[in-house]
Amino acid sequence: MSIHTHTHIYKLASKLHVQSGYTVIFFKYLICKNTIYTFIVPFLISMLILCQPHLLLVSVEIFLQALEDGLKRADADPSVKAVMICGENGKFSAGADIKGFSSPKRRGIALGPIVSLIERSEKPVVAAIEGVALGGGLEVALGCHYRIAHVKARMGLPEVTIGLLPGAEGTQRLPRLVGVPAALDMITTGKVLCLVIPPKGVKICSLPDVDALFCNSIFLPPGQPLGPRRLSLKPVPKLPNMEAFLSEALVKVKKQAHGCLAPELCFQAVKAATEQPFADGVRREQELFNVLLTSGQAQALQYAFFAERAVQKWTTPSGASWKSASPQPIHKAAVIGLGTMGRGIVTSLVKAKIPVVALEQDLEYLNMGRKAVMFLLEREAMKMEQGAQTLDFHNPARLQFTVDFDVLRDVDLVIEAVFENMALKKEIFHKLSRICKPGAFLCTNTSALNINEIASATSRPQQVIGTHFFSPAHVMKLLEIIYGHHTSPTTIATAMQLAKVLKKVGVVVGNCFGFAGNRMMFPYAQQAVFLLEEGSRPEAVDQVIEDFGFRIGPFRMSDLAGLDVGWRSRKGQGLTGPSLPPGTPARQRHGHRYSPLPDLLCENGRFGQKTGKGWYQYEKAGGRTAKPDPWLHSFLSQYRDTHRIKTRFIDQEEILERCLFSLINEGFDILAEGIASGPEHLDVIYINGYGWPKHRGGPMFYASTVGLSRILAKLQKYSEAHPDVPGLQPSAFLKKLVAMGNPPLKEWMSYLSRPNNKL
Ligand SMILES: CCCCCCCCCCCCC[C@H](O)CC(=O)SCCNC(=O)CCNC(=O)[C@H](O)C(C)(C)COP(=O)(O)OP(=O)(O)OC[C@H]1O[C@@H](n2cnc3c(N)ncnc32)[C@H](O)[C@@H]1OP(=O)(O)O
Ligand SMILES: NC(=O)c1ccc[n+]([C@@H]2O[C@H](COP(=O)([O-])OP(=O)(O)OC[C@H]3O[C@@H](n4cnc5c(N)ncnc54)[C@H](O)[C@@H]3O)[C@@H](O)[C@H]2O)c1
Repeated sequence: MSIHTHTHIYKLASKLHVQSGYTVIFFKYLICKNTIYTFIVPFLISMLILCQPHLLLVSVEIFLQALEDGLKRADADPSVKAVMICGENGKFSAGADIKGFSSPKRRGIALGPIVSLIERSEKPVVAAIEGVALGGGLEVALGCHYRIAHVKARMGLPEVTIGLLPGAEGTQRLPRLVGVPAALDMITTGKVLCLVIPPKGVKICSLPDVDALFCNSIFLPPGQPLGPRRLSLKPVPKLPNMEAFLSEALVKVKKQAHGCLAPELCFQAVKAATEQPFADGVRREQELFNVLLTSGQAQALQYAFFAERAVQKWTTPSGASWKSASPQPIHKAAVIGLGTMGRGIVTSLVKAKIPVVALEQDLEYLNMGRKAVMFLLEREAMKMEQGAQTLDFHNPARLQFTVDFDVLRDVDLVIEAVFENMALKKEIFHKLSRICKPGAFLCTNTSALNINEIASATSRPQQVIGTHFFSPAHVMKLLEIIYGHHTSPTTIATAMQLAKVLKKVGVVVGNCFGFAGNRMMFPYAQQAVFLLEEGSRPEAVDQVIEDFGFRIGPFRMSDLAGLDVGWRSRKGQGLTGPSLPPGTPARQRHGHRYSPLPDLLCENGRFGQKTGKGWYQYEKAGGRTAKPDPWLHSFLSQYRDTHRIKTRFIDQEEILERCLFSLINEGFDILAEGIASGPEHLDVIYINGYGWPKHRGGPMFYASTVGLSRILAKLQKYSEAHPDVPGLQPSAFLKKLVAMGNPPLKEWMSYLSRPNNKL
């Protein structure tokens, strides 16, 4: 007997590979990590093959119908003893096709009844899981009477991450299988369980092929009733303190949701399983599913899912793209400067198992840097121990500390993370260009400086690129990749590949002051400070932004990052400090409004958390709990008096609009200049690097949901009130899109006559 192509569930599926190394398990035990049984008792079965080889092109309706028909045929055919459902191409199923999920056409298509049909089958149905079983795919498996999984299978209900809940009865079956705590954890977080190393007790079958596994297995002992295998008939396992457990869990879920609806509704659905019979629980699941489907957050999160994948397919205005450029392998890297950023970057590289040379300017800095890196790596190693992975960072072949540039001769790639100072960066790049082997790539972690000017200090500008990490560099997912005038496609491809290896999201952008992310951040931060001048307080502004869903408001963020960082940069730009021409008006630079408030705080030694005082006060230097500071409030009053600024009450709407619409406005300029190749790029940058709430889809997606005409009208209103603030003057591109009748976001770029790259 041979196994042919079986039911295909979503396009990632195909023939289950016939190979040894299968683990026979009950899914229940897989999750609980308890005993796992293998059953090897001779018993012959014949199988019905649910054949649907080309489902890639088959609509959901046809697929569901095929599954239903197949099951009915199996039940009716006396020669069929059992049914097996498996996937194609080594994948069981990635669940429902998310594309166009929320469209009215797709509503009403139900997977739940099919799962029930599977469960009701009079013949045993086995899910053979290989690769991924996610979302609807896992729900199908939950409807089966038995589940077996390959040792490397990954399983989860990630619907929450796309703004939904498992809508095919999964919220009712999973708690019955694995208990409420494990089900809640999986369903409210969307975490995917991996079995990289089989848990204790797992026996790996060394059977020659999967046919034999089924033929010999005792899944299907003759005459054994299927009733006990039907999850819908099982009670949800009781907890001694269910009510207390659920209230505590709800508090946790809400705290982590930051305004995202899906986790809480997932919770409600699982709670229903603990309170109601199966059928009522399923009805509740459907109600909650529909609320989410039409909430707008689901669309935003699904947009973000595809945006993250779309940016991997990078292009530049000159025609270079991911299609034609191949990355070079990076066998060894170097990091120069082990300050805030360098130490995180080294940690990231070591975690990715890339050997690193870490270089500092002198032994004192080197020792400080080494300690900091070791501290981070020890912590990471502790976290990773659960996955039984080890970081071999005490091995000098893996991580070497030095002050000697000559050690960099054989590295394939260097990441410079020294002070934000052009002269210093040029000096370093000149040296690197002389010392490093000809093929080596030279990357800079500058947050804003001109990549072309840095590249000009080398004899290989085609291999120079910006790799802008975000703090803390071993944690934050974004890597902004900035190509210069001469950067080659191979260099871009190599930086993108590096992002992937480091498990980061790489986004390719053009070169301008602040690139895409920081450039959009400047007007936002500026508005936040102007609002203080006009009568608001840091805690009021932060509250509005955090209620919107940001993890942290602009003032708390500024205290965390250190006010001195921006102060140094403004001094460098001649906006404050000794190089400011005498007679410059306190609140004006180059004819535009300027607020010296952040500079004044720095002059008072208030650098934020590191000094225990900034926009807030902290329990001590290095403290983390921000408290409103009466000193700052009276300082603001004095400041307003000195500058004769009339104070007024500023409502939440104005705070939100001035901060966010100015940021979005800059985004439109960035698109018009060809610095980013699409709005998705800016959204991915903001979600992964700046804490923009994902359930709002990123700033440009958010703009499209607010409506471009509204954004334009509000910017016009605010710029009339503040004509000296360029960040509030509506972008010409925004105006054009409004004039063209508000086209959908995916069409925006087609309204730019031609890519206008500033490089
Ligand atoms: C048995 C299923 C029956 C389907 C019937 C549907 C009836 C509808 C009834 C609704 C009832 C609710 C059912 C259920 O509760 C709802 C769901 O199932 S929602 C979907 C849940 N699944 C996910 O969220 C999985 C998302 N995908 C991933 O996590 C990853 O893509 C992956 C599967 C782990 C693979 O990761 P990688 O190997 O890194 O590859 P990529 O991520 O780059 O993906 C490759 C390629 O595939 C596209 N893609 C992946 N998953 C989906 C998807 N679910 N829908 C649409 N497209 C998907 C991805 O965009 C990439 O595309 P490319 O960029 O190459 O164009
Ligand atoms: N701090 C952030 O949040 C952040 C975020 C993104 C990008 N950046 C950028 O990263 C770079 C580094 O910033 P940081 O915050 O880590 O700075 P930092 O001041 O914390 O560290 C800089 C390090 O560079 C070292 N250094 C200086 N000259 C050197 C030389 N000649 N050779 C070797 N090492 C030298 C210093 O000793 C110091 O340890 C800057 O360009 C900054 O703009 C910073």
